[in-house]
Amino acid sequence: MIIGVPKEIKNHEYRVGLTPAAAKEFVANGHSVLIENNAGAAIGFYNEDYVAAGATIIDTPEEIFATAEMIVKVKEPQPNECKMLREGQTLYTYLHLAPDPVQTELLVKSGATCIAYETVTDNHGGLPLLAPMSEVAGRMSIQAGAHHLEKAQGGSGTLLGGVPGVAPAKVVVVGGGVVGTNAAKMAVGMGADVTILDRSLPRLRQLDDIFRGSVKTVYSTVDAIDYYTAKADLVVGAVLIPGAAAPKLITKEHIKNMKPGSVLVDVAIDQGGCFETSKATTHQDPTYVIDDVVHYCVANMPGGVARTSTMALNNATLPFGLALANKGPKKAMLEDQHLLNGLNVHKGKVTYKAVVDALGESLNLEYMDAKAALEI
Ligand SMILES: NC(=O)C1=CN([C@@H]2O[C@H](COP(=O)(O)OP(=O)(O)OC[C@H]3O[C@@H](n4cnc5c(N)ncnc54)[C@H](O)[C@@H]3O)[C@@H](O)[C@H]2O)C=CC1
Ligand SMILES: CC(=O)C(=O)O
Ligand SMILES: [Mg+2]
Repeated sequence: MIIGVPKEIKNHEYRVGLTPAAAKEFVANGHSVLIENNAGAAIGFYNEDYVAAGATIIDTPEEIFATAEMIVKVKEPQPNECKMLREGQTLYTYLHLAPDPVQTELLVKSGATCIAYETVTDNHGGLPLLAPMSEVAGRMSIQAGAHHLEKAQGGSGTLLGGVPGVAPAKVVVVGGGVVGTNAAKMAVGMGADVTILDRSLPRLRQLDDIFRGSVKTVYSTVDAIDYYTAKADLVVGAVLIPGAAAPKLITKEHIKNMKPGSVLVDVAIDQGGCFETSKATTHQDPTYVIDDVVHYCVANMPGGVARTSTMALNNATLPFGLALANKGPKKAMLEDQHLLNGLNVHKGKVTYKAVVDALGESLNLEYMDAKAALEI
């Protein structure tokens, strides 16, 4: 199979779909790998590293999209990339379609087979291709939050860990999954006073065991959100309903009741965000202020530590990517329900129910079961 890796074009996005090591695995399995000129150069993966791995350097994204049978990316395709996709071609990347009608419509129009990293599943009820980036974003959320609590960044001037004689900052993490756990680890490490809210009692039990008393766990209700957000210095939004638009758990009223100079980091922004006041921001201009509350809503946080993130992402995407290339997409998905769960769009049909639930009416989409769609 011919695998194509275009350079990422989102704002300050320096990750790349394949590392040289991953490219070498595809080549070792008998595939051709095309890498766009300098696709990984910003993070120390140079053209010569890819050439040494057996890949070919290609000058333009147009040539890559025209030639490759499978496009491997990191972020969702931008409109000009969507327009280069075609039927019979596979796209393997993050998509986050539920909050993105423009992209959904363009992918449906393209006819391409579009597999979303974030909806591939595993045997333990997890999302193995989302998890590495959730680990990164969760850890970064506390760095970002601590930074924006500084006075010069618009924050209240509060040090996360406090000092002897001064109480630490209160960090509230809404959603105790992968992002939430990694955020809590960093916040605890910095000495903050950490509370995790989740609506899954089994998950709260696990967190209680992991943190052994160093965080408080609270069952997530409207009342709990009212109480904890009003007291917080930093709130991290980390909820997820897989593939669906994030629930708006923190409302405009909550924001009004928060302390001036407190900070919100909405990691769930890639699924539309879990604060009512959230709108996606970029690494270049990451924050804005509403009612004296600093909002950080960067939709590609791991792009900020692109070298670590690219390696972590490739560790997870490589086995499924090789299966797609070695068996062909249809056979690979039919033989692996977890990979099939990643299929969101195929030959103009939307095959992921939560996307149709979010956008079906406005875009006039019909849901088709993934297995049935693969037969058309
Ligand atoms: N902005 C960025 O750069 C990145 C964003 N993300 C996003 O972060 C979000 C979280 O991802 P993960 O931690 O991997 O998901 P996860 O599935 O591991 O955890 C989500 C948690 O939210 C909880 N939850 C669901 N509804 C809730 C509610 N109403 N109240 C309280 N808790 C609730 C679930 O029980 C679960 O424990 C996702 O939207 C993901 O796409 C992930 C990586 C990077
Ligand atoms: C998961 C995601 O949106 C990211 O890594 O950018
Ligand atoms: Mg206020």
